[in-house]
Order: sequence, then C-alpha cells, then structure tokens
Amino acid sequence: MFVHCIDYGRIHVCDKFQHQFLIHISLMLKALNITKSYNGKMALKDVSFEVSKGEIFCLLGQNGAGKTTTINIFLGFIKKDGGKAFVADKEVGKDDTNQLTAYIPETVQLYGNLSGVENLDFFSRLAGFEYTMAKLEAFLSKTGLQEDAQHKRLSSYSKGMRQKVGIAIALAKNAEVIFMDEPTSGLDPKATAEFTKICKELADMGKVIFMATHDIFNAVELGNTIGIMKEGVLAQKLKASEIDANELKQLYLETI
Ligand SMILES: Nc1ncnc2c1ncn2[C@@H]1O[C@H](COP(=O)(O)OP(=O)(O)OP(=O)(O)O)[C@@H](O)[C@H]1O
Repeated sequence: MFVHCIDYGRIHVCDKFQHQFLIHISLMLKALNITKSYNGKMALKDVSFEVSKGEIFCLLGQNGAGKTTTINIFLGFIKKDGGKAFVADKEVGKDDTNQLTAYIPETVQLYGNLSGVENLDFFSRLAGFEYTMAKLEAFLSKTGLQEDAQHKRLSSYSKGMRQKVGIAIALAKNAEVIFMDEPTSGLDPKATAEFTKICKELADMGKVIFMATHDIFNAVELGNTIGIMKEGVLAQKLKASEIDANELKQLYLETI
C-alpha cells in the first residue's frame, strides 16, 4: 500500500492511514434498500446493490429512471429518505466520504481562463493536496491529455479534453470511487474509445467506476456489471461477460 501512496505523490498522513486500511476492503459501494421521493413521487424504490474494488458498474435506464438520483445520494449531494449507502467502510451522511469519491458529470465544469494544469492544481489544493508541476503534468499525461495542451486555456478544450482533466482531478485526489454521469454523451467515437481505455486503466488500478449511461454498446464493452433501472427500481443486474450488445439491447427494451 505504501507503494500505492508514493505512486500518487503527496498524500496527507491521515489519508495514508485511510488508504492503508482501504486495501483490505474489497466492497467499495453498498446500497441497502435506498428510497427517495421528490414532492411525494418515488424516484428510488428499495435500491440495493454492491460494487467491489476494480469493478466498473454501468447503470442504464430511461430518462427519469433514477440513475442520477442514485449517484447524487452516494455523493452526498442529496439526502435519501430511507435505506443506507456506504462507500468502503463509511456510511454516506454519517461519515466523511468526500475524500473517497470523485465525480465526472456529463460536462466537467472547470475554469475556462485557467490552463488544464492550473485547473488541476486548483482543484487538488481544494481537496487538500499540493503537487509539484511535474506531478500535475504526470496526472494529466496519465489520462492521455497531450503535453502541448496541458498549459493551454480550458476555454480552448474539447469536451473529451475537459473530461481528461476531470479524471486527472480524481486521480490527484486519490479517489477510490469515481462516479460518472453520461460521460460519453456527445463524444465522438475516437474520444469515446480513449475514454473507455482510461476507465479500464483506472479499474485495473483498483478504482471503482460507477457510471450512468444511455450507451448500451459502451456499457457492454466497458462494464463488468450492468444494471438496468426502471421507474426507480434496479430491475436487472447482469455480468457484462455473459451478454453481448444485441442481447443487452433486447433485454433493455423488454425491461424498460
Ligand atoms: N430535483 C428534483 N426535483 C423533483 N424531481 C426530481 C428532481 N430530480 C429528479 N427528479 C425526478 O426523479 C426521477 C428520477 O430522476 P433522475 O434524474 O434520477 O433520472 P435519470 O435516470 O438520471 O434520468 P436521465 O437519464 O434523464 O438523466 C424523475 O422522475 C425526475 O423527474
């Protein structure tokens, strides 16, 4: 584990202890009978699932099925009405889970007048981490962001490049679980392929990726586990290795 910490550069002492402890934990996400209503209308009904270290969980479902609500509860952005949500050994809403998680929304919000490396530096400091320029550049290179782009202003970045900075922020924060909400929406096929490759590398490093997506083909290619939500219920949960894209599409259409 110590090697793991060195690999990510400077980490606070308390985080070192936390991460040393985490290596022994393989269950990284647990949803236990989560319920949530908005204005009396149920958005999540008894949602339960588990996600292990190094797993990529792709959550499919129609608009309004409850995917974003699930993510927002784990990130602590909204409160659930019932049930429990755990990130590693920490309970969302009771313990501090912020340091363990990172979030890549559909469009990563960054400062347009700062460069990629400056944005990464700013958000790393906000999370309590201070890195050398070489280390910041290394995080960005790991995501595939080309060196000549790293010092250019964000306002000149494509959507795919912004997402790479978002992933670099997650790496710099040493988040164990990365939540993504429709990250490949609007990306061209090459950018989607690059994004898929980075996600697989993150999972190989032991990170958990929990992704809401409408992209059935990408879910099969990328995910280890695929969930299908329908009207706030996790109606299907399958192993990606046991289904191909056409079968998943068929099952999806039968489920929703
Ligand atoms: N802030 C809110 N106030 C009221 N209702 C909400 C709010 N956020 C979500 N909802 C409702 O909760 C349900 C689940 O929405 P959610 O955004 O989680 O779905 P989703 O699966 O992420 O959809 P999409 O694919 O469109 O992003 C929907 O009926 C939605 O209208």
